[in-house]
Amino acid sequence: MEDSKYAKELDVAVRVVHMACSLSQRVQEGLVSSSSNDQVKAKDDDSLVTVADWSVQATVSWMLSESFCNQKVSIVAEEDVQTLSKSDSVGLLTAVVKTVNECLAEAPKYGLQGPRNALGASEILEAISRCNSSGGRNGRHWVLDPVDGTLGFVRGDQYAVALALIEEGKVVIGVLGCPNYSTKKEWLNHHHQYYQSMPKLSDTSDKWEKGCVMYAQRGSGEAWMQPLIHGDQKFNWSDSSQRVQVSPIDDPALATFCEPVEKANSNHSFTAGVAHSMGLKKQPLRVHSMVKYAAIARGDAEIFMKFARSGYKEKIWDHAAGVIIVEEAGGVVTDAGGHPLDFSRGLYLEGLDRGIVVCCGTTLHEKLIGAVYASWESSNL
Ligand SMILES: Nc1ncnc2c1ncn2[C@@H]1O[C@H](COP(=O)(O)OS(=O)(=O)O)[C@@H](OP(=O)(O)O)[C@H]1O
Ligand SMILES: [Mg+2]
Ligand SMILES: [Mg+2]
Ligand SMILES: [Mg+2]
Repeated sequence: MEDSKYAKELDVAVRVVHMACSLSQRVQEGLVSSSSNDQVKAKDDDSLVTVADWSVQATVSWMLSESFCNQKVSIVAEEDVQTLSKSDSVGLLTAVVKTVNECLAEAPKYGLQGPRNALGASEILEAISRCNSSGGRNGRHWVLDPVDGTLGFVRGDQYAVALALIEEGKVVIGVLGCPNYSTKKEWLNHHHQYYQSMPKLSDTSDKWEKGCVMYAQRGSGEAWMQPLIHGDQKFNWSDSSQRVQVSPIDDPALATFCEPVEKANSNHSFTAGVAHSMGLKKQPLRVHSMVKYAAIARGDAEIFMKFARSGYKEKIWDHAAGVIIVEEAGGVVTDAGGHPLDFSRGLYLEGLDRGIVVCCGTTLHEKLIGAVYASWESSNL
């Protein structure tokens, strides 16, 4: 990895996301193979949270604090300890403590140093609740979505671990772990339930590449992908980074667009109208999580649209890592008015005009913005 202003930050972020991917893969395997759902809870807003969400948040928080202990580490992240601290959550907390310690014990494999002794429940709760920064335009803030696409995660489907660094309101580093998105393109098409039909990692000794970690630094003009490591393999920078770039396609008839799986998260009928109006011919690829950004950055799809219901405020952790990776891979990310997303205003993408549009290039982007403009008046959004 080349020397740069953020060399250490990127180094730690990539290693820690690899660790988090390994942790979440283990939890997902357990979830999918067991019939009980005692590792999954509903939050007050009815969205799901699992042992993996808290465990990844605790692990990343602890590792960042240890690695940058000379600085005050500010972390904005999705989860808090509210549900985990309830009296009926003792079993959950026990599972989180075990999962985090198993993961931290593997830190040396990733070239990082774990704790000398296993962490106790109170240290783990502290690591989770420390991620309570509200970001903003001044200084440095890490931004973490420990499990993005929790619904995909519990369904045994696609999800992502997303870590970004914001400095003075701009995203400067993005790292996206996609444990079920192979470095080989064809796996994206096997979404929904494909996970169960795959061989277990332990069944295969060859380098079967099931997932990837992608990363980019602001202004480098480069985005990179690495396979996850398995078994006794050790993380090694020089082993395996592969450069990724967006698709060269600029003809709407040949373009694939992706969008959230759930209608509740994005208006499928509006995007179908936009797609028709700009001449997209293919069926939408519905994929959970920021894997959609990964697909654009890798050239596996050309367009991603998300139009949430009016009043919903997009959170920075759902986009920061994906946006920088797509941009450095050559793509364009804006709101529906063509403006860049603003990561400087706290937890939310304040001022977002209607929805988010991501394209592999400016030709498709201009057509898409035009189609949104034309379709908006006739929609009920
Ligand atoms: N009502 C509503 N509208 C829009 N967006 C919402 C909404 N509720 C939640 N979220 C956020 O969507 C994140 C999941 O996005 P996905 O693209 O994975 O959605 S989907 O599961 O494919 O439908 C999801 O991220 P995670 O909570 O990390 O899974 C949420 O932050
Ligand atoms: Mg999310
Ligand atoms: Mg999440
Ligand atoms: Mg969530």
